[in-house]
Amino acid sequence: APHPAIKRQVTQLRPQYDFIVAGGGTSGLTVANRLSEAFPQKTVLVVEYGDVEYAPGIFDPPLATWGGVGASASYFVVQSLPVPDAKNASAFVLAGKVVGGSSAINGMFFDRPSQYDMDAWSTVASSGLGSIHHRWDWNSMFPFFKKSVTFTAPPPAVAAQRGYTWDASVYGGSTPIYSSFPPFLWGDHNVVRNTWTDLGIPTLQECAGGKKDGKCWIPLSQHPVTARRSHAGLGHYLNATRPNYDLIVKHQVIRVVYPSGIESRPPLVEVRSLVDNTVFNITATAEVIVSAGVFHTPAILQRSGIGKASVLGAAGIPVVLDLPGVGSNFQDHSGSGISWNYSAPGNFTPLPSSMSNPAFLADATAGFDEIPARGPYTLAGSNSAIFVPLANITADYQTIVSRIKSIIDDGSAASYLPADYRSDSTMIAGYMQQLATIAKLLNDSRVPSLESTFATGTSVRAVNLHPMSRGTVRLNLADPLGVPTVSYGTGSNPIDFDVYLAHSRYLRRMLNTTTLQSFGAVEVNPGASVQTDAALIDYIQRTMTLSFMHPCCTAAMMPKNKGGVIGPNLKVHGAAGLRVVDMSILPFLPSSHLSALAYAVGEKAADIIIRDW
Ligand SMILES: Cc1cc2nc3c(=O)[nH]c(=O)nc-3n(C[C@H](O)[C@H](O)[C@H](O)COP(=O)(O)OP(=O)(O)OC[C@H]3O[C@@H](n4cnc5c(N)ncnc54)[C@H](O)[C@@H]3O)c2cc1C
Repeated sequence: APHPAIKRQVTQLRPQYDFIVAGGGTSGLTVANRLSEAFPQKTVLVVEYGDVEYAPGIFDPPLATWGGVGASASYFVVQSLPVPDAKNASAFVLAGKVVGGSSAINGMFFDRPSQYDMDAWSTVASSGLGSIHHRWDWNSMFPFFKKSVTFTAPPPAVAAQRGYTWDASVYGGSTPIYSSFPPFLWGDHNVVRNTWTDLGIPTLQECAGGKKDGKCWIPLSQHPVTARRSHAGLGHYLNATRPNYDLIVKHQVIRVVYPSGIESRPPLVEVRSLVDNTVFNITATAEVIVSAGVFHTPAILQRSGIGKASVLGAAGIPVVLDLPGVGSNFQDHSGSGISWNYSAPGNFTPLPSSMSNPAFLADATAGFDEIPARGPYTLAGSNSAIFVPLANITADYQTIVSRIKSIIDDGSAASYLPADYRSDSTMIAGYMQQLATIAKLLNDSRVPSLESTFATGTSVRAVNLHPMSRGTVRLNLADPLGVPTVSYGTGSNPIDFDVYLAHSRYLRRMLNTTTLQSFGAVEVNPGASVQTDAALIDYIQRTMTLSFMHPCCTAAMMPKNKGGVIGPNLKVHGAAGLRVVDMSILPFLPSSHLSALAYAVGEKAADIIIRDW
C-alpha cells in the first residue's frame, strides 16, 4: 500500500528542549531519531520548513504523485546566477522542503562513496588525528554506512533474471531506511551494460564496500516488497514514535541568537511560523544542530551573523563570528553527454514508449499495487552505472595531474576562485589543500573520476566526480529569508575542462564498440562535425548539465586556518552549542550521489553527540 502521510507533529511546544535540530531532512532526522532514542530523559525538537507530505517514488504512477518537477510545494527551486563558462546558462537544482528533506524527493539511486573519497576527506578535515571517534576515513565511517540502511537481497528469480549481484557483508543494518533492487529493467538495459564491458570496464560484484572502479548494480532507496520510496521522514520520524521526540512543521529557523556571548551557552533558535508569520525564540539547553541543507544551512548561519564579514556587511548584518568559509566552497556534480540513433535496432522490449499502449500501462499500474510490486513503476531513474578512474579514461591523465600541481605551485589556482573567496588567505590555503588532494585522487587508478548511469534510451551523460571549480551561496539581499543567491562557478577552473574533454572523448568510444555497432549506432551528439578540442569544449559548454542535484560543501569540515566552518566533531569553530550536520559539511564531492552519505553522516554525528552527553 502507499505510504501513510506523516500525521504526527506537535502544535504545542515545550518551554525548552535539550536538543533542537534546524531542518527535518535526511541527516537532521537521522540525528534527531538517534538522540531521542539514546536519551529518553532528554527532549528533541525538529523544526522543519516544509509540511508532511506523501512522498512518491521518482517514477510512481502519475495519479499517485504530487505533480512532478516544478509543480510541487515539496521542494525549493534554486536557479543559479548565470554561469560564464557554460555560456551563461543557469543551474537548475531542487532541495527538499518536506519532512524527509531531499531524501523524499530524490532519484533514489543509493550508492556510497569509495573508500578513497572518505580517506581523502579525513586528511583535509582535521590538522591532526584527534579523537578516534572524530575520524571520517573509510574505516571509521563504514560501520555507520552499514548501520544506516537495511538492505534486502532480491528474490533468487529476480536476481537470476536481471543478473543482479551484491555482497551482503557490506550491509547489515536494521534501520527502516530500505535499500533494494527493483524487479524490473527496460528492454535495452543490457545494450549499454554490454557496451561498457566492450570498453574493458570490469564488472564488480558490489560497489558499496569501498571499491567502485567498475560497472555496478546500484540499489534504490525503496522498500523491497512494495517498491515504495523509503526516506528519512518515514524511517527516522514516523517509525520513531517517542514521547521525547517532537517535530514542528511549516516553521522556518531564521537564525540562532547568542544573548550572552558566542562562547558561553547554546544559542536561542529564532523561528518564524509560515502560517501566521509570528516570530519567537525556542531555548535549547544542550545543543542546536543545523541540518537545513546545503543552501539553507549557510543562510541560517549568515542571518545569525556567522560568516564572512564583508558578506555580512553587505547584507547589513552585524558580525557575530567572522567565519569566511560559510557559504563558500560550493560545489555540484556536472557534465555533458553523448547521444546516438540505431540504424539496425534490436528487439528491445519493453521500452518507455510501451507505456503509450493502454494495456501495457494498465498492467504496469496494477503491478505496482501488487505484493510484491512488479513492473516499470518499481524502477526509479536508474540502477546501473560505471565509475571510471581518469587513468583508464585518458593516457594523458598525468598531464592533467601535473597541471593541477603547477597551478598550486605557482599560486595561480586562486585566480579561478570567486572574488570573495580568494580575498581570504585561509580560504586559499584550504582550497590549495583540496586541489592537492584531488590531484592525488585523479592520479590513483583505483579512484573514479567519471560516473555514467543508464536505464534506457539512446544517450548517456558523464558526471565529473571531483570538480575543481568553486562557487558560493550568499544571502539574497532582496529577500534574506528566501532562497539564497547561488553562484555556480562551474568550469571556472580550466582544468575541469581538461577532465570534461577527456570524459567526452571516452564516452564517444562507446559508439565504436562491437555491441553498439551491431545495432548500427550512429552518433547524433556531439555529432561528426565536432572533433577538435575547441569544438568539443563549445559543445560541452552549450549542453552541460550544471547540476546532477548533488550540491555540497558550504560549511566545510576543515580547520579554521584552512577556511573551514566546522571541526571533525561537527562544532562550528568558535561557537558554543552549535553543530552542522548535513551535506554542507563535506570539504569536496565524493565519487557518489549523496543520500547514503547523508544518512551515514547523520549516524556518525549522533554517535559523536551521544558520546559528548
Ligand atoms: C531532485 C534531487 C535528486 C537527487 N537524487 C539523488 C539520488 O538519486 N541519489 C542520491 O544519493 N542523492 C540524490 N540527491 C541528493 C541527496 O538526496 C541530498 O544530497 C541529501 O538528501 C541531502 O541531505 P541533507 O540532510 O543535507 O539535506 P535535506 O535532506 O535537503 O534536508 C534539509 C531540510 O531542511 C529544511 N529547511 C531548509 N531551510 C530551513 C529553515 N530555515 N528552517 C527549518 N527547516 C529548513 C528543508 O525543508 C529540508 O527538509 C538528490 C537531490 C535532489 C534535490
